[in-house]
This record gives sequence, C-alpha cells and structure tokens, in this order.
Amino acid sequence: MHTHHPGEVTRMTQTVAVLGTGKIGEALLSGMIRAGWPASALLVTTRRADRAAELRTRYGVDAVTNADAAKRADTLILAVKPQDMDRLLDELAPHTSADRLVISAAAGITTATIENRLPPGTPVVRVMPNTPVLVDEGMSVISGGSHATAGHLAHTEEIFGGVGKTLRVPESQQDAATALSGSGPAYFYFLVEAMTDAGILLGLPRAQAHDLIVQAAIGAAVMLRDSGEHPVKLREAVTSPAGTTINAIRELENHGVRAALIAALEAARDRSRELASGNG
Ligand SMILES: NC(=O)C1=CN([C@@H]2O[C@H](COP(=O)(O)OP(=O)(O)OC[C@H]3O[C@@H](n4cnc5c(N)ncnc54)[C@H](O)[C@@H]3O)[C@@H](O)[C@H]2O)C=CC1
Ligand SMILES: O=C(O)[C@@H]1CCC=N1
Repeated sequence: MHTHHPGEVTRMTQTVAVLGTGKIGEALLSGMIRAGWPASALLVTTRRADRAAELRTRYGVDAVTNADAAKRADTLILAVKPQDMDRLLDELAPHTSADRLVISAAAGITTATIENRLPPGTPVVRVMPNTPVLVDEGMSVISGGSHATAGHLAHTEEIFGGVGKTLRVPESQQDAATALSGSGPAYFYFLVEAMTDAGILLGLPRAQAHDLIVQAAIGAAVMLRDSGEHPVKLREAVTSPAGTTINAIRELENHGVRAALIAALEAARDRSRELASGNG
C-alpha cells in the first residue's frame, strides 16, 4: 500500500523559480532543497553571472533569465527589493501567463500592484518570510490576492511551511506583520549585541558574554514557545523580591525601552506602507 503526502504530486510536476536570489531568495532556495524539493524542479535568476555560477555549484539548480523563468516555471517567487519590483515585472509581463502562480516576498508591494502589471487573472500571493527560514524556524505570513484560490494558498504554504511556520492574514495586516515578523529577528540580534556590550562593561570576555546572552535568548524563546505561560508570568518568575532583576527592569522602564519598541515597530510598519507606493 502506498501512502501519498498530498504535496508529493505537486512537487514532482511543478517547477518553482526564485527570481532575485539575494539573502531571502537564497535562504528560501536552500530551505526548499533541505525540505526535499529536487534541484531539477527549481530555477533561479540573478543579476550577475558570477552569482548564477555560485548558485549552480552550491545547489545544483539551473540559473536562467527572468524571461525564461516566466516561461518555464509554474510558480514564480519574486524576491527582489521593492525598489526593483517595477523593473522585474516589466521583464516578466510579456512572457508569463495567467496559469502561473506569482508569489511576492517583497515588503510593502501589494498584490493589486502586481496583478495590474501581469496578464489579467494572474493569481498572486503575498508572503512576508523572515531569515530564520535558513534554520527551518522561519515565520511566513501569507495573504492571497484577488485571483488566488485555496489551492494557490495551500501551494504557497507547502513551499514556506517546509522552512518554518506559516500564518494567513488579511492583506491589510501585512505591513504590521512585516514590522513584527519580517524585521523581527533584527530586533533580537540588536538586543544581543547591546547586552554583549554590557557584558564587556561588566568585565566578561566578549566570547563568554556572547554565549551567555545567546543561551539566555534560546532558553527564553523555548519557554515562550512551549510553556504556555504569559510573558509577564515568565518575567515575574525571574524577578526576585529586592533582587537583581527588578533593578534592571527599573532601568529599562526609566529609559523608555517599551515605548521605544512600540515606536520602532510603528516606524517599520510605516516604511512598509511607503514602499507600497514605489517610494525608494
Ligand atoms: N532580508 C530579509 O530578512 C527579508 C527580506 N524580504 C524581502 O525580500 C526581498 C529581497 O530582500 P533581500 O534578500 O534582503 O535583498 P537582497 O538585495 O539580498 O536580494 C535581492 C536580490 O535580487 C537581485 N535582483 C534585483 N533585481 C533583479 C532582477 N531584475 N532579476 C534578477 N535578480 C535581481 C539582486 O541582485 C539581489 O541579489 C525584498 O523585497 C525584501 O522586502 C522579506 C522578508 C525578509
Ligand atoms: O528590511 C526590510 O525591508 C526587509 C523586509 C523585512 C525584513 N527585511
């Protein structure tokens, strides 16, 4: 008896192209290969020939032109910067057809903007992934455009679900999701960097300070994910009466760290909105 994973048939018969293979494009490509996509079903496009050669060697995938990718691939994943999207859509439009699924990972760019530039009826899905897709702990936030069916969304989840979690949201929430989740890892890296500096100030060697903070981050992250407890409860459990932690917390409050984070994520959301209007 054979048991078929519903995704298997799709995977064997579908070609997926990653257009623009920079940081997020390559992260996704490597994740798809780890998740079992055959290299023969994957195409990439790049701006530079040496980059194409590098990706061919590293992953065994074919590097082609954007026009060829549009002709050959069933699913096109657009992973160029929002500022480069206009030009990419110009290159694709004459060669693609409405039976292609177009997935955009670009911050800010709406499905309507992409639909308007491609053959009428083209299904478009907007996804905001993040770089932890590199370690299969990504978060990909997904919204369908006006021609995206349940099947298109499921196919998108199959691709991005191989490298982490997925969540569907209405497209009106994508700018917020970008601020929280797309940019989110950067805030944690920033905190680790700052706290490692603090360790230096307190006299620890940099490597030890780094390791202590990273392990605190991992421990805290796993507890946040697995304990089912509210973050306030978890923090209270660390904060002993008249102890060390409360002294640190008072300084964080004095320096407005909570308000700073709220303002920071609001600024990221606003920038995502600006990028929608092609504001380089
Ligand atoms: N870096 C991140 O954490 C995340 C990035 N994104 C989105 O992913 C997109 C790419 O971001 P990054 O990977 O950080 O930038 P990146 O600059 O590393 O990658 C973009 C790549 O696209 C290539 N490119 C540009 N125009 C091209 C064209 N016409 N044909 C072929 N290749 C072309 C560039 O040479 C570059 O390698 C952006 O739209 C960004 O909003 C989304 C989620 C997270
Ligand atoms: O910084 C950016 O614009 C991209 C989108 C989300 C993460 N990186």
